Amino acid sequence: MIKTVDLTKKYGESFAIKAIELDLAEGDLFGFIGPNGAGKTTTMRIIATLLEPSWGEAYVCGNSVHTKPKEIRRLVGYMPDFFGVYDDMTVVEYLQFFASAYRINGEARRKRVDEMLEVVDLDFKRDAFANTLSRGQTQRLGLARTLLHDPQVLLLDEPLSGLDPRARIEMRNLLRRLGQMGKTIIVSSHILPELADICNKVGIIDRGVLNVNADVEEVKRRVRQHIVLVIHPEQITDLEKMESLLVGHEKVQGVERGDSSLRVILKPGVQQFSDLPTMLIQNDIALNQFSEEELDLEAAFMALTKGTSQRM
Ligand SMILES: Nc1ncnc2c1ncn2[C@@H]1O[C@H](COP(=O)(O)OP(=O)(O)OP(=O)(O)O)[C@@H](O)[C@H]1O
Repeated sequence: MIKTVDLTKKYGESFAIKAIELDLAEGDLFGFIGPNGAGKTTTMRIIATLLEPSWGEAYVCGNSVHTKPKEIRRLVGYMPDFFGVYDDMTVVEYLQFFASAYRINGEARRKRVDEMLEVVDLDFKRDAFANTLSRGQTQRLGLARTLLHDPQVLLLDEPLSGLDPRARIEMRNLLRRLGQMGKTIIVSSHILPELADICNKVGIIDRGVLNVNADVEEVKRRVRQHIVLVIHPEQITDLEKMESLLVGHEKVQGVERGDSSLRVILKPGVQQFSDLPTMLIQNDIALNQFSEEELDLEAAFMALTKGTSQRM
């Protein structure tokens, strides 16, 4: 559905994106994660044929951005991170206006606009002026506009940014539904955890380079294989004794020593570990803290995919 090969954009001497390789199939929901200026918008604008690459290729359904831009525009719906709505138009008029631009007219237009209002759950605001909508509602209106010509591919630039928690949940559910409808979606964000549980693939881009390009389930499965414990003894002098008790234990794969604690990586599949604190206490070690390390999804993605030639 979407494929990029060595996709690169340079401004003067600096690279906005460098050799980006994506390969997304029908129904893929790809979370495109990176900080400000990382290159997400540049990549999406090139795929949407709104910007030319310096070199490299991007294909949508086999059509190259170089030779088949018109075909691609028919297949792609692009929602920029910020878009204006017209002050003097109601929600319905706004969508009708853009439907006309796609040459959807008459009864078909009325039907299509109603369907889209239904999909993004904005029917109750159909006669409100577009500029009176909340940020979340405005984003949903933008999405409805993007969906009007029934594109197979959606490129959504930061659709969750600026939303309050409830609007965020609604937008995430909407993205999930669109994925289930078989659309291929690229959705960008600064924050990995907010996308990781709705996407099936994740890419992490930084300074134009795609450092991670991974299958979410695969990463989560591999992360979940190892429980990591953090153990703080009351006496720092006990660290060495603790370490020697834990190294070589049948449930322990490895032990890392910190200044005042141990990080204990359990063997794959080990889920029960209540015997470990018991064993330490029986060996006269008083514990301040014994807890399971919180999963830092971002770090996990980075760690697990490092050195795996980008792909998992
Ligand atoms: N027209 C331009 N001229 C020069 N540099 C540009 C231009 N457009 C983008 N850049 C640079 O390219 C890099 C990538 O920008 P891009 O907008 O793709 O990042 P982004 O990941 O979408 O960030 P954000 O989340 O802030 O939108 C940035 O360093 C940016 O300054």
